[in-house]
Formats: sequence, structure tokens, C-alpha cells
Amino acid sequence: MRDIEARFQLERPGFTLDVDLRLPGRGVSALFGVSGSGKTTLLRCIAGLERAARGRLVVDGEVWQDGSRWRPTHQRPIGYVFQEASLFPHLSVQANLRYGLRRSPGASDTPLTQAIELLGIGHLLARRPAQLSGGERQRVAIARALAVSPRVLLMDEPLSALDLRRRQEVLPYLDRLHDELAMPLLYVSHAPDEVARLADHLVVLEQGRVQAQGPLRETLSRLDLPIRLGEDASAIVDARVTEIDAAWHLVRVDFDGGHLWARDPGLVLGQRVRVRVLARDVSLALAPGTSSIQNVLPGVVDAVGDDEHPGLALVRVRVGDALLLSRLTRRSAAALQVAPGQALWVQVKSVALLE
Ligand SMILES: Nc1ncnc2c1ncn2[C@@H]1O[C@H](COP(=O)(O)OP(=O)(O)OP(=O)(O)O)[C@@H](O)[C@H]1O
Repeated sequence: MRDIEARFQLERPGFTLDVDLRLPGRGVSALFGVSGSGKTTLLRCIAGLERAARGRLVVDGEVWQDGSRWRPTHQRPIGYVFQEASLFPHLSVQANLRYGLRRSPGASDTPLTQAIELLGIGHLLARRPAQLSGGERQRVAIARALAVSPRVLLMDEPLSALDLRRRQEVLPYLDRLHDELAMPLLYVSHAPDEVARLADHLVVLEQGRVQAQGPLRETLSRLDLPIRLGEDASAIVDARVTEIDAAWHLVRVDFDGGHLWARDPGLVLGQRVRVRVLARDVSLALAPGTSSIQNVLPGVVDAVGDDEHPGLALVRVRVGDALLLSRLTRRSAAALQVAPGQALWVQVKSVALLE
């Protein structure tokens, strides 16, 4: 699967979308930005729902749109999942799933069967939408989008209408999509924790323009970006579970730069995990010290940048191959004489393990 090339300009009263994107042909690309930044508009352009959008769209080597060509929505092989599952209330889950297939006569049943398995909804097929939980409805909506064998799956904040428990229930299925789908998935979200967990590639939109785009880890560790992420500024580290301390309900994960201890969310030995480390949970010290913090790693300062408040600095520290961010007061940074190339100790107060 080749990259997606998406260039669009769209003028609306009080809002202009002007983007030039190259998205990987596989994996999850998160479109991230505050409300009104143009995320939904961008998805609609890709789906061919914004006739006024000028630009160029190439998916898997096929031109869907350029100066002279325009494929209407029904000729674009996409799956579209909205915030709320729009299922027909009078039809069973099975009939809802088959509904989308009517558009493509002769389509094989295999993708639908696979989607039912992937989303774990085989036992729900005879039910009506009113007999499903919000999370189950959303899983059905995702399966319906996959049943038509799309070349791209577009998801517009698929969890935002769900409460925390239902979100937790659906997230593992999104992980499965991430791991098992060979097609690209464009995932709109304004929730940094979802992005950190699911995305491989990140696009940050602000007022209709792209502020940053690139692989997730690199893009998150850009020093100009955390300002936009505020309290959610974080780094992602790829690690593996190497020890489980059942007595203290802790788990040890190892990565290239050392190891970290975290609360055990129920992991198994050897499991690969993404570790999310918030910049505000990372402090720096000249010596390992004797504080209550158990996660202390040797690192080297990579860069020092401004933060949103003049009293704060953001420091990027290399720990092995990983880059961590630390948010500290300018006064502390001055006291430690923090500067690129300096070796110091990184104290990590807490981390989140994202399976
Ligand atoms: N049909 C429309 N006609 C005119 N303007 C619109 C229309 N839909 C959205 N807009 C405007 O376009 C801009 C981008 O909206 P869009 O829905 O793409 O943002 P978003 O990032 O998806 O926001 P949210 O997270 O709230 O869904 C906003 O200023 C919005 O008010």
C-alpha cells in the first residue's frame, strides 16, 4: 500500500482549510487538534463530501481528485465511522451490516465475516441497535465500515460519545484494528491519550493548517509542539514487560535506555507495551539521590526549549534511544545549568502503560 497524498484548500466564511499531507499507506494516522481546527472537514474532503475543496488526493497510487478529475463519494472505497453509530433502529445488527453491501453487488462476504470476528460482535447479530450498549453499537458501526473492503478507514472521534467505561471496552478492538488491518486508518481525535495509544503517525491541525506531521514519537518530542499540548505534553517509549512484582502490584518494563516500574494493569511477561511519559512527571537531577522516586535513569540533554509559561522550560533528554520530555521551572533549569550535551539523571514519577 502506497502513501496517501492529500492536498486541499477549502474556503468557508471565517475558516480556511489549507493542508498538504503525506500519510503512510498502513497503520494509524491521528488527526489531532482542538475543536474547530478542521479535522472533520479534512476527513470530509478525503471522502469526497466537500465538492468545493480544491487540491489533489492520491490513494494507493490512484488519483481520486486533482485539477481535472473528481471521483464522487460513492466511487471512493472508504469506510467512514462517525462519533455516533448511525444504525437503522428497525433493522437487526446483521441487516445493518449487510445494508452497506447492497451498494456493491457481487461483493464477497469474506470481509464482513472477518470484520464480525475482528470486532467480536458475532453474538450480537440478531439484536436491534436499541438492545446494544453504546460501545457495542460503535463496534457494529466499525464492522459495517469494514464490510465494504475499503482502501482507507476514516474514523471521526469514534469514542467521544462514550463514557469512560465504554471507551475502555472499545479501545482493545481499536488496538486490534491497528495490529491487523493492512489498510491505512485516519483517526480524528482531540484526546491525547487515545493518540498516544493508537497512532503511528501524527498530524496536528490548528486553524485549518498543519502545524506538525510525522511519525508519532518524533513529532511528540518536537519542542515546539508540547506548548500546544499543554498539560498533555508527553513522550512515547517502546518497551517490554520483563518482571511482574505481584506483591506490590508493579510491573517492570525494559527499553533501550533502562527500565521503569509502573502499576500493573494486568500485563503478561514478554508483552510489548507503549509507555507514555508525561513531561510534567519527569524531573532532572545532577545525582541519582534518595527520593521516593524509583524510576531514575541516566540521560543526556538533547535540547532545551520554551514552554507556554515564561516561568517554565521544556527539556528533551535522550535516554538510550528514547527521547523523554521534562517540564521544569526556569529557575530549576538555571540552578542545574541545563544545557545540550549535559549528562544528568532523569527521575520519572509515574508512567502510563498503553497495551
Ligand atoms: N457545513 C459547514 N459550513 C460552514 N462552516 C462549517 C461547516 N462545518 C464546519 N464549519 C466550520 O469549519 C471549521 C472547521 O470545522 P471542523 O468541524 O472541521 O473542525 P473539527 O476540528 O473537526 O472540530 P470538532 O473537534 O469540534 O469536530 C469550524 O470553524 C466550523 O465552524
